Amino acid sequence: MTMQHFEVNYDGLVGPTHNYAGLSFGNVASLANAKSSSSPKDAALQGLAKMKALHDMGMKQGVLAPQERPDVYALRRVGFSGTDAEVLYKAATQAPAIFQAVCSASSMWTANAATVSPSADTANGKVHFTPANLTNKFHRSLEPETSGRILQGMFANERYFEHHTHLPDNEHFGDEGAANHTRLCREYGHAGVEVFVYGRHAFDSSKPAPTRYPARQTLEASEAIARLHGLDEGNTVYIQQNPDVIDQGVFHNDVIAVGNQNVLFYHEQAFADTEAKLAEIQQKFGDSELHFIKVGTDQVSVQDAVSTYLFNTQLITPPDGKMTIIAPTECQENERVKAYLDSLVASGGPIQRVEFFDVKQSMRNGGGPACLRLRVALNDEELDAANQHCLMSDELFARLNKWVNKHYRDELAVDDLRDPALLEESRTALDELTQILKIGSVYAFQR
Ligand SMILES: NCCC[C@H](NC(=O)CCC(=O)O)C(=O)O
Repeated sequence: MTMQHFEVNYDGLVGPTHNYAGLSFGNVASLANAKSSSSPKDAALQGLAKMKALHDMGMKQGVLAPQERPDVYALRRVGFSGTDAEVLYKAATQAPAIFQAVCSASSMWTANAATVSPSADTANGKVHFTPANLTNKFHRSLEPETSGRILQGMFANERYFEHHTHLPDNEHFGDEGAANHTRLCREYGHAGVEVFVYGRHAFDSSKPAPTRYPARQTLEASEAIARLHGLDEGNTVYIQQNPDVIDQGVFHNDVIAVGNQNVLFYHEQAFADTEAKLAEIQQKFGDSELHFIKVGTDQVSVQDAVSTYLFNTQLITPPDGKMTIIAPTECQENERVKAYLDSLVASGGPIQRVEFFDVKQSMRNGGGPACLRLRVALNDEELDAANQHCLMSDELFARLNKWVNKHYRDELAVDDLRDPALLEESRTALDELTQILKIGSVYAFQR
């Protein structure tokens, strides 16, 4: 039998403390929606609906568990003590900003959970995972250890999967995972070109860098990931993100470019040194057909790209072979972006279909469809070796909907986060979830 290959999209399940705290300087939506009340239940159900729709399109779809929040362990590390309820109360009253950070449900954006290299690209022929350290934002820097444990619970077979520790916890090695990484290939099972996009050089201050907003990913971090994963230089390309677009709110490359198979869909202002870098990609890709779909500023402005997340779309290839864009409804509501997408589909190019999804609860924090998923390309043996309980099915969909409806609140205001009952509710929910997904005791409260 010939080997089959798939791209599995693992979407983050939104956690029970989903809220808007304005934590991400440089992420326009996060700041704009600070302090609004949120609906954890709607957010989780919107996410599940997208997962189910992709599953129904014939895609392999997975679920990635959220993290335990509020993170009382982080609060204890910075000196708050007593019972859990006392820790929450003291932190919320004495250090409200720190308190809000440890409540964020930001692990829902699993594009930032890790960087993954498929076995066809790596020296030892295993699938490699490195959790992102997310050092640029305190609330996100709390994620990597648990992300690593969850990934190990999902990909537990050492014959096929290799897990690395996240990079050193320092801005010099700031790493945001797959949001700054895309892979171009002919077929998912063929060796591909892994493209790493970085925001700045950590050890060379003479190089250009943004001046207004932070560059979260460094070149040195990207190079470290490529070394850990055993990637070949001949199949790896590093591109600097255009510092000007970071300063306009493009805090991750996946806000301005997305790739799938032999298509790179990008905004003309996305990269520095674009022509030379695209030529390098083409040269490393080899002779077969590669499509660079460039969107000009006259077609869609950077501002429209940031507000609609035209590029934070999922570009997927369902079994019918028609490459499809999974876009947020914000793209449909913006006349210029909608017109662009209509013309793109009509152009007869490789992208043949657009589907719109309502992920507004996530969009208000600056996370679109692409942020919500971690792509893992697997062959059928590897897929069989992965945890089957984390794969979407009609049964799992029904079960998770029931689980959300049972445990999640309809509405959450920032002031509700200090309620000790919320911590208990979250732990009860997550404990049940680890049994549904059979990922083991990944949470600190279970250990
Ligand atoms: N890939 C999308 C990530 C979005 C995420 N937003 C946040 O964390 C906002 C949370 C808040 O403001 O409450 C971030 O910026 O890393």
